[in-house]
Amino acid sequence: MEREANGTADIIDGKAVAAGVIERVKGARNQLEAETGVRPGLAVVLVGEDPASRVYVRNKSLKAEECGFHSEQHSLSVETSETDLLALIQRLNADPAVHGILVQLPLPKHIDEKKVLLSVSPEKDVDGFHPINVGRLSAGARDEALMPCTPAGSIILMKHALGPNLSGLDAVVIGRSNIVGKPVVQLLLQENCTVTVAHRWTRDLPAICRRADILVAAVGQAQMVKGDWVKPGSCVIDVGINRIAAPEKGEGKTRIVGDVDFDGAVKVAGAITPVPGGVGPMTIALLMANTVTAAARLLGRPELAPIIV
Ligand SMILES: Nc1nc2c(c(=O)[nH]1)N[C@@H](CN(C=O)c1ccc(C(=O)N[C@@H](CCC(=O)O)C(=O)O)cc1)CN2
Repeated sequence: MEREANGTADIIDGKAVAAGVIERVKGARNQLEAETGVRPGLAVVLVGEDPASRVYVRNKSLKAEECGFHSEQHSLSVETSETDLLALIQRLNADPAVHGILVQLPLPKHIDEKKVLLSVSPEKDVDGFHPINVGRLSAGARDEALMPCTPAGSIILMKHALGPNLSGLDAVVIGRSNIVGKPVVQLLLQENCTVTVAHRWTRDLPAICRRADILVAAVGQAQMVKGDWVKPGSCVIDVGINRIAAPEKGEGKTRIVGDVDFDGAVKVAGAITPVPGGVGPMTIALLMANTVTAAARLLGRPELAPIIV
């Protein structure tokens, strides 16, 4: 790592990088339609009324429309049975107008999440959560895998800050979830980083974090990573989205913060993602990229699919 700490990190603008990804997606979509006559199609499935999930799903559908995709939103009641949800997914798997299927998480407790994720056709699994895509990613089969959106978006932001070659850098990932931590580890390994995975049982976490040229916080605990855990000049990617009380905005008001104490870390890091406006916008942009990739592959034109990570 050659960067030096100079007292204020570069703030990585996730919205701007995501906008660049969307422009590339639109270009690929135009080419795909010109050559095959088919528009990519995305089906987003929401079960229940979780307010945050409703916002995410709406934003995904709006972005799909902006990209010129065929866009379907299936909003099901919280009482929907697992059988009915699986039947809908089977219909979407068989629908030639749908190239990408996404089931918004979390699902209500009475539905078996693993069973549902397993039922999505791996070729339409634009979340990259199906075990077949997890296996393809682990095996480095990038041409066949659909990569999970938040991890892929995080790697793009790192390269934006550090340049395209991450080889040899020490990366520490805090968190080992199937959705973020583990796939980020796989992607960092493919970038030739030396990767340490930290979790709730890890001893002396601050000391381990201080070794990191790239520090990824994906642990779901508001502002847990303090400024003195950060190696001077390093790149900090904050995947956390935590809602906390914000009495300064008025009684009962809340605001969103990441897993990193931004005000402390920004003084030490070389580059850092903010929350909001960092990794979050990349999640939706990469979903659009996966949809056009899935469509191109299903239409037998994989060369038109941009693998952008
Ligand atoms: N099927 C999936 N479910 C969930 C995923 C996922 O990738 N696939 N990830 C999260 C939620 N999520 C997308 O679904 C998501 C979260 C946050 C953002 C985002 O842009 N956040 C903004 C802040 C938003 C706010 O103010 O509330 C930001 O960070 O700037 C996009 C998508 C769980 N479920």
